[in-house]
Amino acid sequence: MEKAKNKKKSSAISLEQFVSTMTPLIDMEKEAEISASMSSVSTRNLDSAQKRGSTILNLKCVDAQTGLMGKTLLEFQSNKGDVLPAHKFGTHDVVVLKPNKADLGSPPLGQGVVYRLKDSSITVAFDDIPEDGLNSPLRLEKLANEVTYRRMKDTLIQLSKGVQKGPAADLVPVLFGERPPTVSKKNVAFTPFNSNLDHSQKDAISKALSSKNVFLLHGPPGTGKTTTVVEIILQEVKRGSKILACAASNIAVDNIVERLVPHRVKLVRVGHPARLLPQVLESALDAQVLRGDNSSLANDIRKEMKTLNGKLLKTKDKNTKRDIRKELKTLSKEERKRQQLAVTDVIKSADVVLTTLTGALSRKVEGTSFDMVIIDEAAQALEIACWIALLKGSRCILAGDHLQLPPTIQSVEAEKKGLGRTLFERLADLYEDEVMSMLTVQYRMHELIMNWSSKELYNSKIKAHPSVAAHKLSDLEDVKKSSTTEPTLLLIDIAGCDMEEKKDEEDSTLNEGEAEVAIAHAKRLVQSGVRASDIGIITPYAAQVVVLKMMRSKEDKLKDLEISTVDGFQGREKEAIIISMVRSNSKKEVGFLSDRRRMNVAVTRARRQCCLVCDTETVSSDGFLKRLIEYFEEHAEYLSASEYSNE
Ligand SMILES: Nc1ncnc2c1ncn2[C@@H]1O[C@H](COP(=O)(O)OP(=O)(O)OP(=O)(O)O)[C@@H](O)[C@H]1O
Repeated sequence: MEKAKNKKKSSAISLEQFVSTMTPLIDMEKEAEISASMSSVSTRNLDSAQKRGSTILNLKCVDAQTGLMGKTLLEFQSNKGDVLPAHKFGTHDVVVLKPNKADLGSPPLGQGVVYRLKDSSITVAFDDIPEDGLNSPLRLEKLANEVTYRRMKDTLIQLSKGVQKGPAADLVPVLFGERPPTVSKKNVAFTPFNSNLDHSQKDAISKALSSKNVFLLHGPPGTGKTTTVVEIILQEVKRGSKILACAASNIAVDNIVERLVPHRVKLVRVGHPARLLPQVLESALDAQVLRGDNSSLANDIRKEMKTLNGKLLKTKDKNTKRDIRKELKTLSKEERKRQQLAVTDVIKSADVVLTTLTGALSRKVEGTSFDMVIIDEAAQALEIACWIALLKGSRCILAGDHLQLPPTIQSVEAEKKGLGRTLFERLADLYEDEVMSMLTVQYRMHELIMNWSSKELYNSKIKAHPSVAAHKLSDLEDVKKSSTTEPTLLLIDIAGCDMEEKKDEEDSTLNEGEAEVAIAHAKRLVQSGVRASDIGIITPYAAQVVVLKMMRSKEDKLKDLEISTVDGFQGREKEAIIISMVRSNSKKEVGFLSDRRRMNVAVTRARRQCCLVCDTETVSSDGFLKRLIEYFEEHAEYLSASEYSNE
């Protein structure tokens, strides 16, 4: 008991401490992002910017489409070859379009949001189509996302000023350990909308419904965290609550939208249409605004203004001109008012407003308060980002798993100083089981894949649901039983096979020999009938992703095989996962492989087969990884990489 109290003390942080620690860290992180983007003064020339991935040179515009709620989608391909050069652009990034040879600081032809990314093309959504210059060679530059930082800074300022009067006035002291969390006396009974919920999900939902300020839903891999979040939202709506549902990423928000839509909840998704999944566009704020009465009134006003503008150009009489200008001014005011009303109408009438955490500070939701704020993937969000949403509600539910990877931090120093410590983790330490419930039935992995993770990270509390506990690759349609498809766990050892790691120009580690083995195993799986799209190769190192992708491009049958960093694959799953661990050196250095959260994410992406490719001698130098290898040695099919040579 005493120990628990001490622990509480050490993990408690006051609001003042939080604000003063985080303010400089946010600046550091912003600087780090800016220096990785084109806005950096250190970017002296375009070629070096392309090498660093912050610009893509020599593009041609191959397609233009309109549609996405008034946006124009332009698709670009490289003038130089089939595949775009290596770059660091991601979907949803803000980019500017310029003539290929324009000076570094020159004005752009347009600014937009990356809508779609393929190996061979990039599609960007622009508000206005650039009028000229699309027929000449072009380049795209990635911008630092300054809005996010501004919003986080604004939130820190708001916190520092005190929030005694805001909707979160009673929540803030609980989240900073000044007041204990409370629950309503009775155990809340509910009739589930989803009749398949398991006992741990029902138990968690009941606790969430009875929490008066904060509840943590701890969802280990594949345990139906989002399923549970959706049920909580439905139950809360039934009780008359107005809810703000958020996540750090757009995809996680859309995931919830998709699952709520069939229940006919009154909901609205706030966000730039280019950042939303096509299947949720109907729920988008922009789409609902366009359908509203105020919006058609605004449209009529715009038409009237157009006619007046025409008259203004024709008329020569000064007095008439003055009268028209006056009328235009009034109409313009009215048009803006109608537009705003159209937005307010939609937000007001919605029971659930869904947006990313930073989107919660958009002007569109300004002034709206909520009975409950739900944050999914909360263990992958910066604490400050969570506060953007939290300040709008009086109760909160955070869903996540602090034993998987935390948010990515660019600034090494800010990370060291605690920017990456999440609110979820902090509250889990502060209040432990008092406010937290863990889901314990998982619906993804074969038991053997799950057991290692359950024992190492979740006190052996996770059970595999019978529907997945013994499933194998060969149970899938068209998959043959073979020595490649039968094992659930495989360990391919590259020790002693002359496959030493190397560094690339950016100092990221790669291992070509190991990549060949991983690709060879993927080929064997495909030969046994496993669809390439059901296989994923994941690796901790970005340079290894590039090597693997190059090898994939030579194998037509592997076109649909997914290759990603482990960090980039969090939240996803595949029937078969091949993990390329890369490290192989005489010093036995393992770098950030030793972060148990990273290996936890890696292994638990696999549904029916997990194949570990590694140098067992190197990686066993770390205690945690040694236990992983021992687990595989005991339960996996063991093969030497030499058996894959020349394939
Ligand atoms: N009670 C249940 N009965 C049957 N299937 C379930 C149940 N709960 C969840 N599932 C299934 O398990 C899978 C994972 O669920 P969900 O997407 O909610 O998980 P998650 O925990 O959010 O995932 P992640 O591991 O990515 O965080 C889904 O296919 C879902 O349909």
